[in-house]
Amino acid sequence: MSIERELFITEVALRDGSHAVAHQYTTEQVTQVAKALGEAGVPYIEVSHGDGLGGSSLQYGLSRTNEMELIEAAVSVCGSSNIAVLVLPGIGTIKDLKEAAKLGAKMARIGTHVTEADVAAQHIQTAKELGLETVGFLMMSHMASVHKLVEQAKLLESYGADTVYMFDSAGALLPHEVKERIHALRQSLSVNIGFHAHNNLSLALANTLAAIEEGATRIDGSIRCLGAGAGNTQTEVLVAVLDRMGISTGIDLYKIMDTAEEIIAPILQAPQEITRDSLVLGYAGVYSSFLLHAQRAAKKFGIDSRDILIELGRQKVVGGQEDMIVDVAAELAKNKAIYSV
Ligand SMILES: C[C@H](O)CC(=O)C(=O)O
Ligand SMILES: [Mn+2]
Repeated sequence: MSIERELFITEVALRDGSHAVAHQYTTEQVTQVAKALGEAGVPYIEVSHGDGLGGSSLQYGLSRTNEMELIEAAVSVCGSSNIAVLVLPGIGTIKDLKEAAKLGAKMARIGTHVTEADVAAQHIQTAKELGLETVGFLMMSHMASVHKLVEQAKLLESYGADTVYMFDSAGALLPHEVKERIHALRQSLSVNIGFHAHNNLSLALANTLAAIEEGATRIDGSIRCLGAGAGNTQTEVLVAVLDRMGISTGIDLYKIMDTAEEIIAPILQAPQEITRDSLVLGYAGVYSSFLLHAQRAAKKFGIDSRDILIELGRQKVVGGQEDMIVDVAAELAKNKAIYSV
């Protein structure tokens, strides 16, 4: 029986949430979550290292469990849901993509920094050849003008992406900025438009509704806000709000609420709150996945993690430059030592 959906939600807790649990998911956890999400009727469930396939490394954080094992486990229990994988060209390879497809992944989500769409061409084309539904996405979208964003999105469309997403990776955009950007994308592209928010400024839901109002029909959510920084648009809340708005997602509200409460809450190392550090991510426009790296560096060098994040924002450091976090912390600690003499 096919389910009526006007809007398609991709649940990202098993990928974006990997950042929040320092990539420590076990096969048992992924199996339990993917099964429950499948039973709730979530159409797409993303499973990968937080930084995508191939992300397990000293630079990005070592995974506890091989992600292919997690993907295989999720595929085996997700029922009629589709497993999606995330790939950042330069980290994830074509070989990784092929392996995930072989294990039963049905969607590839291929992303680049907002000004670098051209590096996604080969990955998008391969995903299409593998018969995968293909999403192209642009990260850190607050860092580019509307004109630049549209130019880059058109490239993703020209490579064959079925859907183009705008990612507010830092949770830095305000609702009117989301509106303007999604409106421009809708005017300029023929493919589906998607939006991925972070809740660092407590605006994920407001921004998501602004995006939907302007024509986005693909939305990312993380159940119980289990995503990087303060998490993403909270899936179960989004489902409830859309239901009140008369927009069908095909997701069972009670089942998704139960999954959040009974399965996800016990996995969380701490409740997903807007802490002073996650607030600074949004305020300073810093990549949400830098949070734990910056907190570790702050501890190591005996400085305030907010100072590191503010400096990273000032220097416009982007995904892939995680090594800069320690450099910035060391420099701040050195200056602190000099000025305190
Ligand atoms: C690899 C990143 O964590 C992708 C993402 O979720 C974002 O940019 O936000
Ligand atoms: Mn994210």
